[in-house]
Amino acid sequence: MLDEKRFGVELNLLALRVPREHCKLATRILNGHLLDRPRIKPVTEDPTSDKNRYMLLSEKIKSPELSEIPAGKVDELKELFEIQVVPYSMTLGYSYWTADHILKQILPPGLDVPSSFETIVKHHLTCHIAHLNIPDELLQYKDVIAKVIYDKNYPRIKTIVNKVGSITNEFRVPKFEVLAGDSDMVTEVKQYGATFKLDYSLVYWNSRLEHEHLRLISKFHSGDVVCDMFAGIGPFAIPAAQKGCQVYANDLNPDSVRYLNINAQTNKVSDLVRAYNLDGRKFITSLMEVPSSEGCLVSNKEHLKTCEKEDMPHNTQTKLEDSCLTGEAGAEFESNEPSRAKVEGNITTIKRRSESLHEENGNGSSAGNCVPERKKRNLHKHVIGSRPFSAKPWEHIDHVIMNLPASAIQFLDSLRGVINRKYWKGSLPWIHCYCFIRSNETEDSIKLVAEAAVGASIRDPIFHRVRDVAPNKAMFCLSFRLPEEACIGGAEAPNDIVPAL
Ligand SMILES: C[S@@+](CC[C@H](N)C(=O)[O-])C[C@H]1O[C@@H](n2cnc3c(N)ncnc32)[C@H](O)[C@@H]1O
Repeated sequence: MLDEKRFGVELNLLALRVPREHCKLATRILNGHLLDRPRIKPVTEDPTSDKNRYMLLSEKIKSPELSEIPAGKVDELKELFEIQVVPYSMTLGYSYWTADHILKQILPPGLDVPSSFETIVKHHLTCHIAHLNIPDELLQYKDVIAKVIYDKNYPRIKTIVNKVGSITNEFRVPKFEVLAGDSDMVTEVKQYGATFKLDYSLVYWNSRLEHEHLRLISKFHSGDVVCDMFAGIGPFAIPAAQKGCQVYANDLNPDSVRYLNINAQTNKVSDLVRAYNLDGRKFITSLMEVPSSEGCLVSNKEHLKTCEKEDMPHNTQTKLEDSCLTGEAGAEFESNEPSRAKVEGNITTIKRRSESLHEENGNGSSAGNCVPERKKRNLHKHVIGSRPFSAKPWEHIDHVIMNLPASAIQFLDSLRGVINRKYWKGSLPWIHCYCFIRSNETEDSIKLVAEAAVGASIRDPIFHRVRDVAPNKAMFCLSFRLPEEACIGGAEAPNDIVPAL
C-alpha cells in the first residue's frame, strides 16, 4: 500500500497582501523574489478580502521586514500601497509531486526509476495504455510503480501494463499483465493519417515501426499490386491501399485479420485490400496459382473455408476467389515510367512503375529482370469512388512484403517456382524481407541464407537498417528483385488445381 501522506511537504511562507489593481506592477517589481515552484502560481486569493490578493514570497524570504529584498524595491512597493506581510502555509502533497520524484523516494537508492514508457492511444484519442518494461530488479515494486504512474497520468492514461517474458508465440503477441487501471486492451493508434484499431493483448503491434512502414510505402506507386505475407493489422497494407495500391494482405493470426478488415473499413480502403488468414507459405502459393480459366478455381474454395472462421464476421472476410471475379484485361503501359493517373470522367488509368525502388536506391542495374525495361504490359483499371480490385496476382505483383524478422528469410523458399513465366507480365516482384542481423552475422552471410532459400543468386541486394533491437542485434529490411532463376519450375496452368494447403 502506498501511504500518500508521507510525501507531504509543509511550506511556511510569507505573503504580501496587495490591492488587486497593483498586482501586475508588484509582480514586476518582485521579480526574482516570489515563490518559484513548478505548477504553483505565486499570486493567489486573499481569504479575508476579495479586494486584495496574496503574493507568495520566495522560500528564502524569512523576515517580515522583507530585509532579503533590496530596499529600493520595497520603497517602490510602499509608494503603491501600504505593505502588509502575512504568514502563509501550504502543503505540497502526493498530488503535487511528479511520478519521478515519488518513485525516487520509494525505490531503494541505486535503482533506476522507470521514467519512460510507450503509450498507445485508446478509444478515440481520449486515453492511452502505458506499456512498461519493468526490469527484474524492480519487479517487486511493480504495483507501486504502476499506481504512481497511473495516478500521475490519469485520465490521459487509463491502463498500465507490463510486458511479461519474451515473445515466443508465433503471432508475435507479447504477454502483458495489467498492473493498474481497466483491463480493456482495445486501442486505437494513428499512423500517417491512418487509424488502426487493435486489441493489444491479441495481436502484434509495434509503434516503433512507424517510420519503417512509411519508408517502404514511399517506394510504392498507385496501381502497384502489393502482397503482404505477414500483414498483422495492416500498417503496411492500409497506407499502401490509401496510396492506390491493390493489396493482398495475409496473417496467420485470425484476430489480426479481423482487425485488418476493420481497419480497411475504417480507413475506407476495403475495396483495395484483400485479407486472408493463412500460413504465409500457403498464402503465396495459392495466390500465385494460375487459374485453369478466367473463372474461379476449385482450389480457392478451400481458402474460402480457411477465411470463414467462426470468430470473424462474414462481412469483413475476403474470399480468395473474389480476385478471380474482378480480374480485368487492361490497356498497356510503359513499365519504367513513374505512376501517372489520367482521369477520364470517373475512370483513372494508372501507369505503373515497378522499376521505381531500384532507381530510387540509385541502383540502375536490372537485377534478375530479363524483361525489356520498356516492354508494354497490362494495366489495371482503377475507378474512382468504387475502385474495382482488378489484380491478377499470377500475372503481376510489384511488391512482396515479408515482415516476420525472426523467420521471414526461411519463407523465401515459398517464392521458388511460384511465378509461372508463361502468364507473368512485366518485371519480377520486389521482395522486402525483414530479418535480424546479429553481431556474428553480416549482410553477406544473410544474403547467402536468402539465396539458399530462394534457390538463386540475388543481385544488387539493398539492406536497410530498421532499428537496433538489442546491443548485438539489429532489424534490417533486405530488398531485392526476385531473380529470374527463382522462377524456374513454375508449373503450367493445370486444369484441376489441387490446393497447396
Ligand atoms: C512482426 S509481425 C508484423 C506485422 C505487420 N506487418 C507490422 O509491420 O507491424 C508478424 C506477423 O506475422 C504473423 N505470422 C506469424 N507467423 C505467420 C505465418 N506462418 N504465416 C502468416 N503470418 C504469420 C503474426 O501473426 C504477426 O502478425
